[in-house]
Amino acid sequence: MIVTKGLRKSFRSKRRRRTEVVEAVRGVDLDVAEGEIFGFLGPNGAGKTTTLQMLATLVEPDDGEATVAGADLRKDPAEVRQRVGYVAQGGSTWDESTAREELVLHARMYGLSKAEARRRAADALEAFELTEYADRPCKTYSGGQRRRVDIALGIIHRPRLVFLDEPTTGLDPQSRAHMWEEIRRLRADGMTIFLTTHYLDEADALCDRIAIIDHGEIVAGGAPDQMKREITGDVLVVGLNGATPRAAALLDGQAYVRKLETIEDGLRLYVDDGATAIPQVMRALDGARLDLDSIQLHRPSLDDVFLAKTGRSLRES
Ligand SMILES: Nc1ncnc2c1ncn2[C@@H]1O[C@H](COP(=O)(O)OP(=O)(O)OP(=O)(O)O)[C@@H](O)[C@H]1O
Repeated sequence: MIVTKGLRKSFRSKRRRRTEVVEAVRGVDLDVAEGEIFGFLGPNGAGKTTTLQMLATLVEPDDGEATVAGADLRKDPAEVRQRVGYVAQGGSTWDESTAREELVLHARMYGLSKAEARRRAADALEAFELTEYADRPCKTYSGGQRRRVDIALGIIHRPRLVFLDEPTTGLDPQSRAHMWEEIRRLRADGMTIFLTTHYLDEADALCDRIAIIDHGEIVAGGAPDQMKREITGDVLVVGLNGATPRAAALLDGQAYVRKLETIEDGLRLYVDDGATAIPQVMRALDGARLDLDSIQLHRPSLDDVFLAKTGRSLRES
């Protein structure tokens, strides 16, 4: 559904009379299959929105190629635009008009007759469980209702592919869960969904496959479970009472520690087998009279994948 090769975009911005060049996207290769929920995960400023906007024809790439929904992005952006839906980060709902009015207007913009536009709007309101509020001004909606209107607007022309830029940012847990259900329903209806997120749990729970982007480059990609399995072994999080540097020096040399990271109040150790490493860690610390506060065994998470690929935690970046 989406294939890109070497997609690039730089921005020039003026700062204190000097022109700075920001390489927002530095050669992105993607392959998104039809019917999947594909997640684009990365920290703030990683290049997610810029990539999305290029694929949705809103920003012109400097270099690279892409086929989006069967059309050539560089040669035929107008055709791509017809075939895709795009829902921006902040959303677009107007305060005074109602959801029904907005939906009818959008459908009319895509060339539908008045009667057909009304039918589509009613269907969309029903599908997104918005009928109850449909004739109230958008300014009276909750955050979750607004986001659902935004998505209903973005797909009113029934595209095969929709881009959602951070669809759940700012929503409370209940509205997020509701939005996940809506996104799954769209996929069940045959749509391909490409979304950006910086929530690890969202990428993990919702997406069939993900790509992790950092500083404009893809650093890892695949199915979340498979990516976590690639980080073989276990993760031990060791809480230390102020003895972190000494414990780090001690444990770094141990054969069973594959990798070691310093975290707040302790260490994160990558080991082959947590069950056998725990007593060894305890013995080593005890022998050096270092105070152990806590020790926890974790299965690798997507954050560990990010950490292994970039040396930083996505939670902290
Ligand atoms: N129009 C622009 N002019 C100058 N720099 C820009 C412009 N748009 C984006 N950038 C820069 O490009 C980089 C990538 O930005 P982008 O918005 O794509 O990141 P993002 O991953 O979507 O971040 P976020 O999660 O915060 O939305 C950032 O350093 C950003 O400041």
